[in-house]
Amino acid sequence: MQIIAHGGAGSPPDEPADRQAVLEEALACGAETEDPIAAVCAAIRVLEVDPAFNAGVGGAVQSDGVVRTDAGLMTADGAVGAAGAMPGVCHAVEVARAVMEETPHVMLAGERAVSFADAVGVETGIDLWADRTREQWTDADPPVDDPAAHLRWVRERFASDEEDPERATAADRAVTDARDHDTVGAVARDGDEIAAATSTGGRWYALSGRVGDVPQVGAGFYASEAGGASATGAGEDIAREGLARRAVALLERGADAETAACIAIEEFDDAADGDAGIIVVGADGTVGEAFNSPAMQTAWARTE
Ligand SMILES: NC(=O)C[C@H](N)C(=O)O
Repeated sequence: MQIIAHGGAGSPPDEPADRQAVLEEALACGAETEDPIAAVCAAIRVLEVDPAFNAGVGGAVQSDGVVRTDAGLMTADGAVGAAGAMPGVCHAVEVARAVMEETPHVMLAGERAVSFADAVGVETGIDLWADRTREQWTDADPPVDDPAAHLRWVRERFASDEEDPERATAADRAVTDARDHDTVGAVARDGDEIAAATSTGGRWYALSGRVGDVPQVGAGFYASEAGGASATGAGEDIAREGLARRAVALLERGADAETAACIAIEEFDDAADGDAGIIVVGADGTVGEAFNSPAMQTAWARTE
């Protein structure tokens, strides 16, 4: 089996060695399992409990001060499940898996997704706040509890430097840079079986209830008989560009995984303002990664 995992596209992390060790541990857990679905879920579960990553515990906080998780999972035979906007759910990837395996649907969201998680035995009611999220939230000067105030606050934080040149200070840039980091994903292949999954707390400072690319099929994750891909970065841009589908379409046209990842990110970079990264595994056994952000940590393993 081959398995690759990422810890999000963004600026270089403060503790790269620690994060890399967790990614390697996640891979080791994935590699011990019996098939690609179990492998990507096992790897992602390790990352979801580690507060250094923006998934599960340590997820990004939305404008109402709530961490909501999203995830998606797809396999080579077209089976797919996703879940979004779930407060108190650490293992979002397991909810996505249950949607895929237990329901006739592709995606569940919000409080009913949380009830579903509970019904299928995924733990709910978890405190997803980590120390670092608490500090960052306090510094963010949260809005008062009024929809118009939330919208104003979010617009200010998502304004580009061109839209609002006054905001282009180092501190504001730090706020902007903190928005898109640390989502996690994994892709695994064993013979003809392929699975791709992504899990996140979303983007920092997003409007409460926002759902990004991660649980959208073809945006944050995709798989077909040709291979699988997991994306990370500016979710609105990734969704618009269908980034994961784009990479797998390149595999379908005969590209190896590295070429597919590089071309997909090149095309994304031409079309969008945001940063993104992608990991790709081809049915031919090739593995690739590419990103247009300053950094993206990955780990890769092959077992016989
Ligand atoms: N860090 C990330 O990759 C964020 C994720 N793509 C989202 O927009 O929800």
